[in-house]
Amino acid sequence: MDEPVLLTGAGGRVGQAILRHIGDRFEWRLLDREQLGESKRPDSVPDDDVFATDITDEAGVREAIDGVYAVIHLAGDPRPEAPWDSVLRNNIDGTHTLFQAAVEAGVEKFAFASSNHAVGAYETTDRTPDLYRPEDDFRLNGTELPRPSNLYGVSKATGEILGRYYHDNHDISVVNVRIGNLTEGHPPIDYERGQAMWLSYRDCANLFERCVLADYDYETVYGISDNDRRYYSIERARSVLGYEPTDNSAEYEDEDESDCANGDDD
Ligand SMILES: NC(=O)C1=CN([C@@H]2O[C@H](COP(=O)(O)OP(=O)(O)OC[C@H]3O[C@@H](n4cnc5c(N)ncnc54)[C@H](O)[C@@H]3O)[C@@H](O)[C@H]2O)C=CC1
Ligand SMILES: O=C1O[C@H](COP(=O)(O)O)[C@@H](O)[C@H](O)[C@H]1O
Repeated sequence: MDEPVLLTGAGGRVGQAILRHIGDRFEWRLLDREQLGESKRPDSVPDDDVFATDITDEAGVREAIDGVYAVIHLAGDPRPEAPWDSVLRNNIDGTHTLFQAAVEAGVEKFAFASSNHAVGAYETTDRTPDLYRPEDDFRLNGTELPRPSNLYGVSKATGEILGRYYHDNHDISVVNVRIGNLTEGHPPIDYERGQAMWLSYRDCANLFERCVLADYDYETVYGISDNDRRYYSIERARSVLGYEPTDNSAEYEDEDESDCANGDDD
């Protein structure tokens, strides 16, 4: 695979986790509406491959995506409490613009950053907090229908459905990664839900690397580390994508906050 990979939202948390760990694996095109300073991009990426572009700018997106093999689409409003006007513009319209430009440019693979909030309403009061504990065997596996917990989750479920449409009608390979809780260095502290859906930086990078390299049609997988606490299955990510997580939030449970600060996942 010699053609570049387009990473949208490259300057954000997920984008930086990817670039920090697999910045040397691909030839990148980096897109973000904010300017990407030198510290936020691998040395190997020249200025010409960095695009300060809004994903709702059709012409700008077309320029960035020309000749690209795969897209990792992260750009958007990540706030669970984001208002409708923002998710409509940044997450739904922006994702539509990316998909449309991708099929017009002949892109082969599209990894979409979906979210736990697309299925947050499965966490009913009768299931929680047991759901977040290692002994509980309830699992979501990606075949269930979305049950969004907020309008942000609605926008992520909509992005997944846009992918279904573009896969079925234009034959582009699409994987929705329902990302859990990306936290650097250690799992969230005093937050069982976050520990159950922790995704370490290096596991995040491995998962999205596999999204570029693996062969698939239309898939929905969960993006969490190999946590003992979990209510998301990662079997599909392992079997279809070849995801090999390294981290487990349980390994940090006896550590105090200062030990966590020394965690080696960075
Ligand atoms: N961080 C997490 O734990 C999770 C993140 N996600 C998803 O992953 C993606 C990335 O999230 P984070 O890196 O945490 O967010 P972030 O806010 O750190 O990064 C998002 C990046 O996208 C850019 N961006 C936003 N709107 C844009 C637009 N209209 N055009 C161009 N660039 C735009 C921002 O400038 C920013 O650099 C989001 O789609 C989010 O919904 C999903 C689940 C969990
Ligand atoms: O989709 C997202 O989910 C994570 C985890 O959700 P939370 O409600 O447990 O914090 C969130 O941190 C992130 O900002 C968001 O994009």
